[in-house]
Amino acid sequence: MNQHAPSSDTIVEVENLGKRYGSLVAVDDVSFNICRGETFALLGPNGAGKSTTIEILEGYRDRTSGTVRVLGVDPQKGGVAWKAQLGIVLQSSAEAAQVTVREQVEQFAAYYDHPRDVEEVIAAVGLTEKAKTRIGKLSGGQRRRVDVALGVIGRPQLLFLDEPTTGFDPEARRHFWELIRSLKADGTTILLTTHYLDEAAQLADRVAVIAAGKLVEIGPVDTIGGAEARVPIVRWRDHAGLHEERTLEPAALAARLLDAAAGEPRDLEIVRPSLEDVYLGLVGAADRNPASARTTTGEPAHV
Ligand SMILES: Nc1ncnc2c1ncn2[C@@H]1O[C@H](COP(=O)(O)OP(=O)(O)OP(=O)(O)O)[C@@H](O)[C@H]1O
Repeated sequence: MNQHAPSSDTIVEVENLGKRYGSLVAVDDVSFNICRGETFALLGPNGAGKSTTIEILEGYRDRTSGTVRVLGVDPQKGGVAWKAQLGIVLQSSAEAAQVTVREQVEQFAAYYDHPRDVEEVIAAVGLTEKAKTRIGKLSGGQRRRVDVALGVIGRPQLLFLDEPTTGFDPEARRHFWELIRSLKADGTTILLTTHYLDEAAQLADRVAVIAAGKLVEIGPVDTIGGAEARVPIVRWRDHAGLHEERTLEPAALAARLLDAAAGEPRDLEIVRPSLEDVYLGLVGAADRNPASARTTTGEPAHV
């Protein structure tokens, strides 16, 4: 496993984190660090424990065990000044439906000493045309963009994005990626959860995969899962049917197929396993391994 040792540039330190809801162990002995300026993605199936972990880091939820430091502070003891350095985009937020987009962003900007420019932030999330529209009249994807605007208006050092682009159309998702890249270029550290693996591949420096509350793997986007999981696949068709071969020399195999077919081989493709392929392999392996199954304590369920 690839893990950075804590240093002065470590913004988030999580050591042996555990969280139980009654008898359900939602987060089980999870450890990771996030460095200043990094974009870190927490990936995992529904119910894996991602939101619980994020909410503990944000100070919204108490942990059952382990040590957590966010910007050097235990989130259970973080005060207003600490919270003002965080930007938070929750999975769903209850915004005031009666106020306009601009009013809502202005209201949030007033909470901070050095907020970003309101019009610039509204433009960055693609809502300039809707700035005077009441939030209650926006579509689901547009409301999500308001959430993102509220998360970044305070110029946070650390930005939490919990499934930020759910409900976005493909074009809006690409605009959002640009926004995240510009925040990263400004030095913002970002903790992201997403079910869109292409989003994690586009944005993250490192990813951690959790399944059933346990950390399965952690590492840089382009090496997580190990070299074996990333060997290219060559597929082609001939008179005998569809063939598939994994090889480190896909071009050489394609050249041999070209020779043998005395022409263009049918349906030839060379596929490099994507982050999604690697992720599905890791989560599938965790499912098959009984040691990784979610623990229950046997105590009665109460929350
Ligand atoms: N307040 C709660 N009370 C009891 N159980 C909870 C509570 N919140 C979450 N859980 C349970 O804890 C586990 C982890 O949930 P969590 O929301 O952290 O998962 P997640 O990885 O964020 O999932 P998703 O991808 O669906 O958002 C789930 O089994 C969930 O049912």
